[in-house]
Amino acid sequence: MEMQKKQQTPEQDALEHIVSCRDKPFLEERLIDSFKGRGVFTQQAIEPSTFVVEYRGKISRLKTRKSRRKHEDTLNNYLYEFYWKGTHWCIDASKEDKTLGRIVNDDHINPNCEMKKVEFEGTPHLCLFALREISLGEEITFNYGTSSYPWRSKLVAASCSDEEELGDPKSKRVSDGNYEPEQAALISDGDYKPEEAGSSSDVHGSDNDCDNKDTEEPKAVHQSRRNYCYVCGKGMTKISRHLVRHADEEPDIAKVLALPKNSKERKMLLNDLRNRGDYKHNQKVLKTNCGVLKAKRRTKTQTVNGETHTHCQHCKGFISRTFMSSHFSKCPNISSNKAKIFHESEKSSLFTAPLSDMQRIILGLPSDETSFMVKHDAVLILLTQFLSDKYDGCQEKHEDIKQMLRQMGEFLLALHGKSIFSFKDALKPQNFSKIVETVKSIAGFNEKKGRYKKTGVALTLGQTLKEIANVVVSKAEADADEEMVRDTKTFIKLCEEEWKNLSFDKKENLLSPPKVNRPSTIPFTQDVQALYKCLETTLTSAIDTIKKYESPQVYTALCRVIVAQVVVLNKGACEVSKMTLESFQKREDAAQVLSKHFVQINMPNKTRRNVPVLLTSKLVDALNLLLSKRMTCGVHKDNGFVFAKPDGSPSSFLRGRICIKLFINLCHAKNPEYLLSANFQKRIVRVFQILNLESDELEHLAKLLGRNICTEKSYYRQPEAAVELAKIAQLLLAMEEGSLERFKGNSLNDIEIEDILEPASPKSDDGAENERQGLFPEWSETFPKVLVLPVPVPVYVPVPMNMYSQCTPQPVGLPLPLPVPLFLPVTRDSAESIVDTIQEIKEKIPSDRFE
Ligand SMILES: C[S@@+](CC[C@H](N)C(=O)[O-])C[C@H]1O[C@@H](n2cnc3c(N)ncnc32)[C@H](O)[C@@H]1O
Repeated sequence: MEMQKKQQTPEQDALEHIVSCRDKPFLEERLIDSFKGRGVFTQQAIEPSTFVVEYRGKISRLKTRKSRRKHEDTLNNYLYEFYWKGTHWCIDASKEDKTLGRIVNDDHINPNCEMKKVEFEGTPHLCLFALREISLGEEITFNYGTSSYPWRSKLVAASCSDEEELGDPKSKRVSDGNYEPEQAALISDGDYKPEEAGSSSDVHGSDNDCDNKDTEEPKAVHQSRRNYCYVCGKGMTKISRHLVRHADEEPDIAKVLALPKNSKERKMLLNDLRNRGDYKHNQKVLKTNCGVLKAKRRTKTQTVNGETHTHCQHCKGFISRTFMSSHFSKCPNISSNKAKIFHESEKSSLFTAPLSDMQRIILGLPSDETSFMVKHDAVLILLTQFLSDKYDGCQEKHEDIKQMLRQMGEFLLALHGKSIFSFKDALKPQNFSKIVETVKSIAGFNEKKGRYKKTGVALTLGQTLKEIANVVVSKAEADADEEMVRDTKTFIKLCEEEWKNLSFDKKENLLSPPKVNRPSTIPFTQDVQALYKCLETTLTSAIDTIKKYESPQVYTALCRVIVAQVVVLNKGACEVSKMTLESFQKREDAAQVLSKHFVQINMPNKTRRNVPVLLTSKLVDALNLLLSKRMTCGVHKDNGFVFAKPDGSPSSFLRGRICIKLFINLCHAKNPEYLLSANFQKRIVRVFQILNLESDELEHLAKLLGRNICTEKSYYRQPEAAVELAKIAQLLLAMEEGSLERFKGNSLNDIEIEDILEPASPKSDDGAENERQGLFPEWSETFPKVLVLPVPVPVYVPVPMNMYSQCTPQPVGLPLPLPVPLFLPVTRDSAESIVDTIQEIKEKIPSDRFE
């Protein structure tokens, strides 16, 4: 039975799924028959009132009005028309997008779900909620409305015998389609009673309590009686009999079945297969927090959950933590001494060591499937130990270590598909080809072109694998395990060979420019506008939502959009993400208010220098709202980061580059990959700064540029303004790079916009650098300067004291009449040339421009 997460209402659950755009993992699409088509089925029982699935699609507001009497919600041909707050809306789900809500079928007699509207970010979302308990294997249905749908008239014709084909008595109801028997069999939930009844199991494992009643344990105990099939995922009371069905498709099963009945080997291998299925099932339950866990040993009293139990990394059985040590001594899969070095290290590090940095890192990982992989892999534990020793007492490194561990946890999860379940196995030379295949799939290797889409990811993975192998070699050397030393050293050599080729690919990429069509400047600028609009609307609605619902999900949605907004206004996503409460609160004390619209915050970076972060006043308000909801939404009281996650951890924070990536993918940009590229980030920052200027400020900027351009702020959000926006951004960039000379004597009209964006710099072309440093690379060789261009000159350049003598003219405070609030964080080299070029611009602007 699906359990609601603690304290989470069905509506909050719906919001969480709306935000993440995901369907519940236990729902699946199945073909029913040629008449009804596909439908959605649950692989797990669902409690009444639970949120089940969202009907997603393209939403639009319709202008047509119907009489009040006809204000009825109806679904026709994937178009769901409905009324919300007095307005007529339509969700068009005709696009095949793999989401499940759109293929839920109609049942007007005994539907198990009802459609409700959930408001998120100012728009209605259609969500199905369970009307009653929905049994495992049942089809999800709801009432489409009162129209005379053609299939409803066929009801009477449906025969009862068709019903029997459905297999699951709980899902039986009046059939509403012309079922074809062999297709109808596809939707059987798999508990094939005739075959199971009265049969005895091949395996008499301690946990395999056969029970013909086929019922789950009482709720209080929360443990499953069934074993789960690793092939189809079904829960069965007699798994060994069930596996016979898959013998043709699964060589592992065929191999076991060929062994003599009751032989020791057969029992052991069957036990492995059973554990494999239970492990897969448990991972799903732990990930989704829905469903019942299957423990290796059932107890009448003990509750089974992720805290009381853990998987043995050797046999994959779900074992009580209390009995883990004694399990190790008899686990059939721990046979050699080689395995024991890991098991010893696991025992000592996980169960007996005093609270150390290493344990703090491990305990600080969020509780999800990825972290689960990390926590239960002996090699990753060893790596954590190594890294925490290496950075002894250096708390700032903890987040980086956690990130690396999670990347490796995800890698391990991906390896499961290749039957590798631990790093111990992953580092075996015979598995090296599987490692390379997995890296290729994660980093998007294009076989035809023979190159990676994400070279940086491939390089990072290769580098980390090598580091892990080195740690293992040291440990094995200390333990005098020669075989392990030899194997792992071979693995390192293979890595070097493989990744040497990768750097060669990288060079090839740089030498031969990519043949793909490159975007012209205008579409790129339009994409930036699209991103701007997306962030603006999301921020507004996230603010509205958090005022209504205070939940960790809604808090995260608001936090995510704020951090993304701050990142696009500034360079250096990594720095921005780590903004502290202290630096945010000090913004006024430090007299950093630079204009009525922008606020500067000084944040110390790695070298303890202050890095300016610009915020609009709207963002400051949003941040204040966010901060006021920290406690109620689950942020740890000691978490000092402004963008703290509501996960109860004192040191977690949302990462700017991940958040911005999300919005880039959401904003319907034509070329999202270019927005993601480090090569264009300067342009993004400039365009965003322009878009955030108020009309009067834009006017000053226009004057400065010698052109009476349209200065309505909203104008720049329109696609037509893309040309001007691109030109202004280009001028500002040229100014910053000291190459403004080439525009001398030209008005804005005369400036030619390059059709093609500048070629990528070698550093960022293939994204390798970008990937390693984050989406927006660190602002490494910059120093904290903010240049305010006043109209007219002179120039105000606040720089650290020791730099004053290098600036001409020296800072003189804000001059009259008004500063143009355009803040150009500049590099050391370009500071002086900017000052010169401003002088040139000034000479170019006719004096009558200044009223
Ligand atoms: C939103 S779609 C549902 C998914 C659809 N079954 C599919 O395979 O894509 C609606 C269509 O499904 C079919 N349908 C829905 N409920 C049905 C039912 N109870 N019996 C027969 N067909 C049904 C009708 O063809 C209807 O136009």
